[in-house]
Formats: sequence, C-alpha cells, structure tokens
Amino acid sequence: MPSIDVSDYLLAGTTPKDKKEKKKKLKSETLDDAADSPTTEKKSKKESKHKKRKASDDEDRSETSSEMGEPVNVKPPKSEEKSKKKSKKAKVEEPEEEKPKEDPNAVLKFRISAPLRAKLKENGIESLFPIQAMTFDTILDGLDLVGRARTGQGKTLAFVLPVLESLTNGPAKAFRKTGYGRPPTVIVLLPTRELAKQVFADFEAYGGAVGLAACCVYGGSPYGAQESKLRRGVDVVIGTPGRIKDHIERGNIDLSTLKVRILDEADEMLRMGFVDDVELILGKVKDVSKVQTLLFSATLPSWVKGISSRFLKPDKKTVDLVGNEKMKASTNVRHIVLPCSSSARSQLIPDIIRCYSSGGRTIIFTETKEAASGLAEALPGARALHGDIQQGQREVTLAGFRSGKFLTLVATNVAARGLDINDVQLIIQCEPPRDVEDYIHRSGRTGRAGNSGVAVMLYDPRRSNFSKIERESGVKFEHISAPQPLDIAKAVGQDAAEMITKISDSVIPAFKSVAEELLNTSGLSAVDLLAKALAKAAGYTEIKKRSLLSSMENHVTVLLEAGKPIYSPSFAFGVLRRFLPEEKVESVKGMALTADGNGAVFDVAAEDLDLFLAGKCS
Ligand SMILES: Nc1ncnc2c1ncn2[C@@H]1O[C@H](COP(=O)(O)OP(=O)(O)OP(=O)(O)O)[C@@H](O)[C@H]1O
Repeated sequence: MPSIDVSDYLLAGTTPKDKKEKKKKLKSETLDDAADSPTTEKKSKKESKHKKRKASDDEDRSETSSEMGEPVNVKPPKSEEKSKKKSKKAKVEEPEEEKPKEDPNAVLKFRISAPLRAKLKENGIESLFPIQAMTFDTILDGLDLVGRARTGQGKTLAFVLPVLESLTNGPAKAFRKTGYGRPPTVIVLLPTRELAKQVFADFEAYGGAVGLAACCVYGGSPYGAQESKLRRGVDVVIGTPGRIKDHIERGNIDLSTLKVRILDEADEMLRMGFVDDVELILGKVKDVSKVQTLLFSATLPSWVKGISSRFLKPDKKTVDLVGNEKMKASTNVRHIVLPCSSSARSQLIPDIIRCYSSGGRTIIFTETKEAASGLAEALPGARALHGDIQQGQREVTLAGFRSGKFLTLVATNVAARGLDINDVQLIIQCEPPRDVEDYIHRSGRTGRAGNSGVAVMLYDPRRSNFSKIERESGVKFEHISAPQPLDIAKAVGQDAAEMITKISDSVIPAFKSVAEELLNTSGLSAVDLLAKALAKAAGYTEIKKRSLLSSMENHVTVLLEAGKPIYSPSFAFGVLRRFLPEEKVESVKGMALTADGNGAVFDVAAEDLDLFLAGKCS
C-alpha cells in the first residue's frame, strides 16, 4: 500500500522524504497485495470441486444436548441390535481381516420397507446421514422430537422417511384414513413457498413409492387447484402457515384426524410473524396427547426453545448435532470476508464469481428487494428472486436456476432457508446480515450433503461490522483483499492460450493475410499482438486497478502515516488539506483510522496517486 508520511507536518523541523522512495514503496506493496489475491485458488478449488467430505466427519465432533428436553439415547437402530447378535456367529466363521467394514448407518439397518429402500437407492442413497440415523427410531416410534443439525445435513429426509414408515407400517397406520376425501394425517409447516415446494417434492417422490398422496399449499397461487386436490383426499399436507390457515378456515383442511405435525425451519417461521397462524393451526388439534410433533432447524435460538415447549410434549426427545459447539455454521464451507463499498459491488462481484464459483452456481444475498433487482440487472446473466416478484415468475426463476439456464441468482432471505440446489459453489452476502441465523442459513446454501463450498461476505469498512456474526456463529473468517483484475486476467489468459492451441489449423489460411498486415502496420511485436488477441479472447479490453479498502476500480488505497495519534477522520482530512487542493481532498473515499491510531487509510483515484504522494513536498 502506498503511504504518505506526514509526520514532518506534525513535527516541525523534519525534512520531507524523497518522493521517488515512496513510489518504490508503492510498487512493491501493490505487488505484495496482488500476491494475496486468490487466483491460484481457482485451480485448487477446481481440483477439489468434486471431492466429497463425509458428513460424519463433522458430526463425530457433535454432541447431544439436553437443553431442550431429554437427550436421545444414541443407541443403534433396532434392526441393528439384532444383526449385531447374529454377527457374533459370523465372526467365528470369517477371519477378522476379510470381514468387510460395516456401515452402521446403512439403509438396510433401519426399519425402512422395500419400496422406500428402492427409492432411496434410485436416488443414490445407501446410508443415512447422522441426523437421520439418530432420529429415525424416535420418530418412527411416535415420540415428539426437536432435531438440529447444520445446514445441508439431510434434515428433510430425517423426518420424511420415518413419518412415511409410520403411516404405512408404524403407529400412525392404525389411525390413517383411506379412500376418497380422506383428511390428512400429517401436516408440515414451512416458512417459504419455495421450501414448501421442495419438501413436497420429497414427500411426493418417497410417499408415492408407498402409495401415499401429498399436497402442497402456499400463498400467491390460485386456491382452485389446491382445493380440488385437498377434496380428493391426501395423506400429507405441506405448506406455508398463512395459506394452510386459510384452507382450514374455508373448511378445505380437516385436522380432526391429524397424527403428525412437523415444523421445519421453525425459528424462521416464528420470527417471520407466523406465530399466530402456527398457534392457530396447532391449536386445531383437540387431543394433543395423541399427536406427534416434530421441530427441525439448523438454528434454534433460545426464544424458540421456549416456544417449542408449548407445542411439544414434556417427554420430547432432542437430537442436537450442533449443541454447544462454537462453530454453528457449516464446516464444509470456506467462510471469507472482503472489504467492499456498496458502490464497488457490481464491479467486484463478477471477479469474485470468476475466482470462487468453480464454474458452478452462485447465490448472492442482498438485504432489500430493490438491491436484489438492481444487482441482478447489473450482473450479466443474473436473475432476481424476492417477495415482490409474482409467484409464477418466482417459480420460473428458481426452476431456471436449478436446471442451469443461468448460474447467478440474486435473492433476499426468501432463498436463505432450506433451499437445496445442486452445485451451488458460491454464496456472496453483500453485507453482514442482521442476525447470525441469517448468516448460518445463507452460507449453508453451499457445502451441502458433504460437498464443499465458499461463502464470501462483503462489508463496508466504514459502515458494517461483522464481529457480532463472527462471535455468535463461531466462524473464524478468512480475510482477503479484492481479487485484482490483473491476476484474474493472468489466470484466464492461461485458459485462452489453451483454447487457442486447440483451434484447428484450418482457420489459418482465412486469417493469415490480415494477421501479417497487422504485424506490419501496428508497430507492435508479434508477442504483444498475440497478447492482445488472447486478452480479447478472454474478454478483456483493458485492465483496471482495484483498491484494497473499498474494492473500487481504478482506485488505490493509501496509508497516511502521522507518527503520532490521529484522533479522528476529520483530523486526517485536515492534514490532507494542508497540502492538497480541496477538490482532491473531497474525492477521498473510505477514510478510516489504523488500528494503532497513528495513521489513516483511504482510497484515491489511481490517476491522483502521484499528486497525493507528491503533494506534501510542493
Ligand atoms: N443419506 C443421504 N445420503 C446422501 N445424500 C443425502 C442423504 N440425505 C439427504 N441427502 C441430500 O442432502 C442434501 C441436503 O439435505 P437437506 O436439504 O434435507 O438438508 P437440511 O439439513 O435440511 O439443510 P438446511 O438446514 O439448509 O435446510 C439434499 O440434496 C439431500 O438429497
């Protein structure tokens, strides 16, 4: 970082340092900064892209908490107990070393019937994730349960599988109505429409395999189709609280024979102000002792724990795979923070995507709907998703993102919870969110089901503060400076060079004469001309500098060294006014004091740098 030593101004009688020396300093520090930038990571990320880490790696370090009820006794599933007894015999017959390693969570070890097993196999699932394995028996046996595991650890199937088993072979079977017009036996409440649709898809796929019907109801879509499906009769209703309440009030949903109720992302639902709707829906059940209630989330703030005791029975079980562990966010995600002023966001984000998305999908979170729309317009190929967009369009957008029609989604918190989208490699949060829960859920849209991912949070060094998020989430953020366009260009230049070597020789005759003409007339060497051609092929027509402080293009971060305390930014501005014209002082951006209080950092336009470095000598 270039620096201006103004101690001479503050300590009378000292001589100004040599101007050239500062320029040298500027050069070397710019290079050092560039070395910090993450271009090399592109490769290593690509290499590790498909490497899966076992979810159990994380869960091994987890604990079962008794904060919210009696902790579940982590015993092997019932069928496994039997198989253990059997395996004693097998031990005698087989030498130890030849025995294949047993997977304690293999699907076969649980009371999962053949059609569901086949469906799981079809979806590539041979083994249950820890939260699924640890809650399966409790749920299938009909007990109330609070389940918590980090994002992307399979909480949905943790309730879908045992509940379906309970309806077809377990305790809920006896109470389940059958035939046309049957009322639902299971109700699932979720905070967002997108999430309701996603959970419905699981109930439909797995429930369909065992002959059960599910229906999804949410706001923003017509009542008609939902009503006729409900009237025909369903076993499971999945939806958002507002629309479910409406259907109850219209007489379309009868909860008199309800056996299981599930609150997914319970804290968000209650935080969003659905608490009255949720209470009304849950209150429709006359004899709560006969109903099983399940509550799941990756985050369970203490106030939710309080409310949960109103909905769940006193003998509820709790399986908490996060517990008192410091790290509450996904451990499969690389958590990064990067300084960036709001005006530099749209310039910087494409480079962050180039560096960290490994060619996969990116979700960008903004705090407001307007910011989401604005950013989606500014970023090529991006689409917006937020609550002011019509439901039909929301569905089209999400389907397009899921299917890979476009790779960048700019969203508000509507996409923060639960959404499970394949190959989301990168999450960008435009500023630190207000609540730690938001950070955990947003960053958890990547690094799912054992895959790895990157979450970058931008912050304005003058305005935003992420220490609360860091403290409460337990995340130790990696601090990086903005990727420099020069480094990114070098990396993509390699790709362009590789691309060119693969081009067929058949193109040469067509372009040779114009190439020769260019070489003879341009005044540039063959290497320089080729470099320009490569730049164009890689999409570059110029390369700008980016400041470290606010990530602004064509700006440079400067350090003002006073040699004694600078008490406030206005003091620093006062120092600058002593040797710079007013309009240049006004153009300074992001003035902030250094940690030791003896200096200040700020951004200046690259073209003014010499003026700033020279100004004090004039
Ligand atoms: N046993 C399993 N084996 C392999 N993949 C699984 C298994 N269980 C779930 N998955 C996959 O893991 C992904 C994440 O699951 P899910 O969406 O249920 O996570 P979650 O814990 O609810 O996350 P969030 O807290 O973000 O809502 C899904 O793609 C799901 O299909």
